Amino acid sequence: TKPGRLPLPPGPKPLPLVGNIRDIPLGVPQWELFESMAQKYGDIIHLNVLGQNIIVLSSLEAINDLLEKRSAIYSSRPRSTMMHELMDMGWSLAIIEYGEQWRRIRKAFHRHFNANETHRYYDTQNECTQSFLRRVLRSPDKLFTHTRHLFAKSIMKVTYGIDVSESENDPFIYHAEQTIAAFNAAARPGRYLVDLLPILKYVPAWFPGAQFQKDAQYAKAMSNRMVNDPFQLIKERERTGKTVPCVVSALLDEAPPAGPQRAEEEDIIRKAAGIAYAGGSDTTVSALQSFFMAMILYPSVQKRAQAELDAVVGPHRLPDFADQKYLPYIVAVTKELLRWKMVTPLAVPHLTTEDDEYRGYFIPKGSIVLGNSYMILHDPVVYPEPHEFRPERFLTDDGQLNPDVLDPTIACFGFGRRICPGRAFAQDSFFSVVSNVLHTFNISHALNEDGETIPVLPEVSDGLISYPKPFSCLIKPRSTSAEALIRNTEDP
Ligand code: HEM
Repeated sequence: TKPGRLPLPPGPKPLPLVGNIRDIPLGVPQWELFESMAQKYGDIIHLNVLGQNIIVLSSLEAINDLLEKRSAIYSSRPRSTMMHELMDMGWSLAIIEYGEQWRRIRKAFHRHFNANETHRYYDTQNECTQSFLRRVLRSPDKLFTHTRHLFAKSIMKVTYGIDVSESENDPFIYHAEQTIAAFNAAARPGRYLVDLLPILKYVPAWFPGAQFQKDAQYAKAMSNRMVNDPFQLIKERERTGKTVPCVVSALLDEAPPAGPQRAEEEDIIRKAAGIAYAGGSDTTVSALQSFFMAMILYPSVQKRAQAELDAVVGPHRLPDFADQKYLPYIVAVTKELLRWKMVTPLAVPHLTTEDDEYRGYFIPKGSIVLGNSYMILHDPVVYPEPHEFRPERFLTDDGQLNPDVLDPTIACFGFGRRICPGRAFAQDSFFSVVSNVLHTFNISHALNEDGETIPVLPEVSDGLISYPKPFSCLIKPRSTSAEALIRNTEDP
């Protein structure tokens, strides 16, 4: 059969012109809408939004068959006029279209962030976690600011060998954070009309109503500084013979020594390094916020985790990566963290680059393909009472990690050739922070002026990256000796 004659996968009936726009209203988490659609239409659904074909996959089988096995044609990204053209962020590994540039940037990134390499960053991760503990001790009311700073510090050190200042006004952090904010605004569906009507990009910035052009110019300036400034600093260090070990220096050492190939490779390295901060920041922050939320809502989990730390690590030192294999419950907490309130419930959209046929359905070239990670990791058959935070689900009766339980990494970091290349680094960070925080602090409900507990609802925001909705949290050292352990980490 010719693919064109096959039916599209099932789905809600589209309206003329606008298609299914009314079936996916803004403000309702899309993964929940897609879950109810999957219950009605099956694990492969088709929607049409303003002419754009969207395919939603809701089973591991369909995801494996298409995003993994046919990844050669399921690995591009949708194009956004705002991000790719006006903001000039098309270089970014996360949104660049599938092809030679993507392959080269990804390879450079992967070479230093794959699971066999990330142990080299253990010391930096430890130092950054300890600096985080000190900051939380000093100003517990700024817990979430410190959480953001924690990732910024470790990724800048690992990638560029740069020690960012303690101040929130550090210029490297500032440019990266401004870029991320602009990127997030542009990623919100419907935020910029220019993405629906690309012709608008020719409207000049001074034209009344053309705020998007001003936003784009600002974002472009910020993202250029984010990707160029730290890279130039490394080049300067190379010239003056003052190199500091870091991912960028290592990549520059591996590059051809001179000539046009050198220039080309330097460009690839600049881009690969530039995405590390942007790819990891919001995601790590969201997961750590969920961690604090879970610890407030599930005090018995916190107690059991602390009991394990007391038994294995003891009161005289802080936990370290070497303890990991003796801390199955802590590891289970980090797994549950990636499953419970998901950071990227629909992963990141893929785009097909050829017409395809699957189970008798036609999947047109240029379709956006979403894998519903949320649904897979909230399947009550695999994870009973899926909305509860229950690390025990990953353990055997005698408290060891149970290899028979599906690991959340099967879906929480996306799929196929685009799977998150920062996932090993992210998991290391979570182990380090979760173990050290629980070893030294107690986390509980914040109290209002009358001493009453401020309730916390386990709610999250909609969006490509989902966050817990803002909540307050009380964090206090577990004991004077725990406090001393933190203070002792201070540089002499
Ligand atoms: C909780 C932590 C994290 C989660 C849940 C997460 C999730 C994801 C997901 C779902 C994707 C898209 C995969 C797909 O297209 O199927 C992705 C891509 C990416 N992630 Fe992560 N990520 C996390 C942390 C990090 C960190 C720490 C870094 C950097 C060190 C990073 C760097 C990237 C990059 C560069 C991409 C783009 C890859 C590409 O398009 O080829 N991520 N991540």
